[in-house]
Amino acid sequence: MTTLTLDKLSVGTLHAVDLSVHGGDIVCVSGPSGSGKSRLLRAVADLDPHEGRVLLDETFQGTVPGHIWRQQVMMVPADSQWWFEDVGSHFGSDAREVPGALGFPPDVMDWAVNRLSSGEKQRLAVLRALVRNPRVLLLDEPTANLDDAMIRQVESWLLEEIRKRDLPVIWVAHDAAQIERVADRHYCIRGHALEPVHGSH
Ligand SMILES: Nc1ncnc2c1ncn2[C@@H]1O[C@H](COP(=O)(O)OP(=O)(O)OP(=O)(O)O)[C@@H](O)[C@H]1O
Repeated sequence: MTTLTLDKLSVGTLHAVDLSVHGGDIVCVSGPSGSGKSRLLRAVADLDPHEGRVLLDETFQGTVPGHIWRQQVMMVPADSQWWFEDVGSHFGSDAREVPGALGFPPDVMDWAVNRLSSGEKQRLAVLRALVRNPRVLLLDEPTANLDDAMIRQVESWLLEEIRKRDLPVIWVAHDAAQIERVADRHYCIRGHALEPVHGSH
């Protein structure tokens, strides 16, 4: 089982975050806009300068080249990036099967990226991250652009994948009801600290 460990991690105004996330565990992080949720994920993915240590089992982030680290510690940002013209080119040839829960017709891999709505992009970005078989998943508001029915559908699919793959997950979320549904533990950014939310563990 993989464990992600944050040891006195400081980034931006957030100070000395200690956190361990075991395989299959979902830690939700909430907090006011601008409090540093995305920056925290970016630091864990080695995309933002920070102090303190991040470990994947016994391996320190600092000992692994950034791009190799990010293949294992996969972040799905709120605003996903797409660089080829068609959807399918972003997926390997053996990973073109799209789960029904994501609500796409079978020809979605042939679609042009520039026709995708923000919600479609977001669902495909999560799928793209998972088919790369990461060891950790960092999700930045993965259902923010979806309607209620689709939120529930994507959530159940994600929960199943996370449990099946035994992935440690940090999931940035705003919606209290969603946090209640998906989180094993819930932390909130208050000022400079990441604090456990009472009753969540
Ligand atoms: N590279 C950077 N250098 C300096 N400040 C930054 C940098 N990146 C982000 N910030 C600032 O850090 C603060 C936290 O940004 P962040 O994107 O983490 O917020 P957030 O909690 O995810 O907010 P939201 O819920 O609005 O997405 C913001 O004030 C932002 O302007």
